[in-house]
Amino acid sequence: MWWENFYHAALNQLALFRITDVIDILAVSYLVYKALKFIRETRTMRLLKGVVLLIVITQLSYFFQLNTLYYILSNVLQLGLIALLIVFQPELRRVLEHVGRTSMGKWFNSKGEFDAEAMQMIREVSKGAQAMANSHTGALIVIENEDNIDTLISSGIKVHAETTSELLENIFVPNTPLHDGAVVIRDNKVELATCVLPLSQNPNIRQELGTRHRAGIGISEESDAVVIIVSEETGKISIAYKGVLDTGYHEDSLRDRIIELLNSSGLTQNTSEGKFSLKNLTKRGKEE
Ligand SMILES: Nc1ncnc2c1ncn2[C@@H]1O[C@H](COP(=O)(O)OP(=O)(O)OP(=O)(O)O)[C@@H](O)[C@H]1O
Repeated sequence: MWWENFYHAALNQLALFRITDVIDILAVSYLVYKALKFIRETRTMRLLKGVVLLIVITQLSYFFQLNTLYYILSNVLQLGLIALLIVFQPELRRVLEHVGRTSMGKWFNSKGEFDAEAMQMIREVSKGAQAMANSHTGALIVIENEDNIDTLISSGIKVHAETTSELLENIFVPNTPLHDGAVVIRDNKVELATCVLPLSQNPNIRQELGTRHRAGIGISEESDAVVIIVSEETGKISIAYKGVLDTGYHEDSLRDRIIELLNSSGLTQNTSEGKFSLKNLTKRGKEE
């Protein structure tokens, strides 16, 4: 009977199975998962489709013996591989930085608790954003997360000051020297102002959104920064994170959402020890 043969063959294979095979399978699964996640979260997706198409056409040209086409395409593929490494250097660096990261993440102290200074910074940002929304003052605030964004921004003026709602409101007063561009918050400080950010090239962004929102979405596509945008026109507060724009926040909901995003970015690299519920975090913040 065929199934008996199958059964014996399966048993024989199982007998050969070693613990190292399990480790091997788990390691490959993890790498495939990480690669797929990387492709989904970065601008690699569109490019990957192009590369797959190129490979298919190259193989077809080989199969049908279209020699000149095959010669050109196979050479393009070889050169393309080197070009890809250069074009995706920032993303690859990001991945390697993530691989080497073992700590709880920058938002947590040595006891694994969400940092009190970070909580204070988030409160000030939320308060400032609400005040600017009320007065229809346009603002763009980038909270640098685990990824260093130096290579993504240009022409920033160093501020390096305590983050307070008053300072943020002052920076974004129209027609003052620092109001144009984005503020970058690094290590809980207002580190830079007037930064120029990369504009998103996503064709699906709503037409009515201008360059402030596109710049906010742009930097969030290329890093894990949490970006707060206050619209001068509508007075609405939005958050851009990982290329997605969410609108309609108010001071409290903004604060909760920023905490949630920074908390979750820490958790992606950490054990469950670092897990705090949003409710607890917000409560802790109020009590401090
Ligand atoms: N690449 C960029 N990086 C940082 N800030 C930028 C960039 N491009 C534009 N901005 C900021 O956005 C402002 C222009 O905003 P614009 O009105 O075009 O955008 P918007 O998304 O419609 O915003 P709003 O709703 O506030 O009008 C500029 O004055 C500048 O401060």
